[in-house]
Amino acid sequence: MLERLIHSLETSPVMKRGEYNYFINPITDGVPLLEPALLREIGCAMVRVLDLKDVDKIVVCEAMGIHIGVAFSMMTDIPLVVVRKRSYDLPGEVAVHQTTGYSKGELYLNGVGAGDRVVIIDDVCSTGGTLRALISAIEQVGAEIADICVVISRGDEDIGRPLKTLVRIEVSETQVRVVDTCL
Ligand SMILES: O=P(O)(O)OC[C@H]1O[C@H](OP(=O)(O)OP(=O)(O)O)[C@H](O)[C@@H]1O
Ligand SMILES: Nc1nc2[nH]cnc2c(=O)[nH]1
Repeated sequence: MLERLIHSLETSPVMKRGEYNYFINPITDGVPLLEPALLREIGCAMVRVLDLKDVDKIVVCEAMGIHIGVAFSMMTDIPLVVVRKRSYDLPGEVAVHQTTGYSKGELYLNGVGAGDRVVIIDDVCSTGGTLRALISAIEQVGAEIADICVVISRGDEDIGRPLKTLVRIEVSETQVRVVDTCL
């Protein structure tokens, strides 16, 4: 059931960001164009694989978690929290450091508190730096993480918790290869 995603990945261009082989895809970049059918395919797959029992909130990270989170929130009727890259200085805001294969920065979590039960979803896991930062922020506020799912994994990083992945890929200097799918 992931035919559209597999096709879009296997036709993705790859560019260099420093030494990092960065693939460009509608789900992970929003360019050149995100087809509604691809977004629906991913939303349906996530509904099938995620454990949503008693989940209060969906947590995603700015920017490329947002469209996936919006689709998923509208399909499940579970509210959405967006972890932002700028501070709002609201009471209870938690700041954590994010490192990826090509960038560093701060992430700011608002809207999740002790006793909440959340799922984390994101577009891609590569070094795992973003997911580790999100997990740390959620643990700091005392919320429970029910499940974590990314659309694409391109590494084999340990994030300290079970991670569900719709498709696993390998990225060379010139192309993306899908090596496994969850459905
Ligand atoms: O596993 P990692 O090495 O952490 O990489 C994964 C993260 O990289 C991208 O975010 P990025 O910070 O580039 O920002 P964007 O979503 O704003 O493009 C992507 O959306 C993931 O959140
Ligand atoms: N689009 C895109 N996002 C990423 N986030 C982490 N790695 C990548 C990548 O190679 N491509």
